[in-house]
Amino acid sequence: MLRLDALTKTYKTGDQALKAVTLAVPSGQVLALIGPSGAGKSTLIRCINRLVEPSSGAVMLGDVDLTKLGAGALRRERRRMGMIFQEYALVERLTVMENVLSGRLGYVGFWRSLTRRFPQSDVDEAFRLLDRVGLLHMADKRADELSGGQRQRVGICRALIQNPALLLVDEPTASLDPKTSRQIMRLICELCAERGLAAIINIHDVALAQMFVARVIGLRLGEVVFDGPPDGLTPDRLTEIYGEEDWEATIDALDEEDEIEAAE
Ligand SMILES: Nc1ncnc2c1ncn2[C@@H]1O[C@H](COP(=O)(O)OP(=O)(O)OP(=O)(O)O)[C@@H](O)[C@H]1O
Repeated sequence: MLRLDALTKTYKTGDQALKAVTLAVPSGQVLALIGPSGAGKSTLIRCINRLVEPSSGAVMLGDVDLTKLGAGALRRERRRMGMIFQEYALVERLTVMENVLSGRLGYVGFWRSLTRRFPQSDVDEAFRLLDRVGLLHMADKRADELSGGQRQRVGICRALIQNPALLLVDEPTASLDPKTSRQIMRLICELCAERGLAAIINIHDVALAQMFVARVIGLRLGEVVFDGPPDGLTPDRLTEIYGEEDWEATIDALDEEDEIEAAE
């Protein structure tokens, strides 16, 4: 459903963040994007929906090359891609419900969005989603009254109410404690499975990625250096992606995480 062909991004500063990345993501597949700081993970996610303009290459969403679209057509195609951010990107003074409904702004007309009058079907769907993520009782709370984990659940609902085919997820757990991080990753992966949604999750925590996804892409200096199942991430492969480090500790941590998982 998504195919990147020789996707390249060179910033004005001369930094080559992506070097001809070629990648296919089938419908419904959830993959984790790992790699050291500066590897190009955020750039890759943002080039897909053109929050960052690719320098060359193609981004095929189905049959449409997103890199070729003008502003109007791009806006329409972006509805098919929900984005979940590290810092949640909620409007603090709005309620949980209003934040979720803001995910529909790409669909409702300009005047309607200005007065925030959403169709009843959107409101019903927002309630359903909030119920699914365990936040129904918080619908009228202001976003700034929520914990980090609750905010991210609102961010997830806002992305899903767009009814996307693909989720682009940028460091969803970076600001969360380990237990909440696991809960959020589990929730994202469960929702993708329930809805047949594909997702690319940029995540710096290798153990967390390994726990929840079937495919991991390792980026290093803008190139894909690993593409395979999580159990293929041996210490040697991790060294290839991240450089020298004692990976046994991370792999042991994964075993411990499994035990915590079982206990939770
Ligand atoms: N706006 C920008 N202007 C210039 N260079 C940039 C810009 N954004 C990123 N870069 C450079 O592009 C490269 C890739 O950065 P990117 O943020 O995509 O990496 P990352 O893997 O997401 O890193 P992190 O895990 O630290 O967020 C880095 O060398 C970075 O310095």
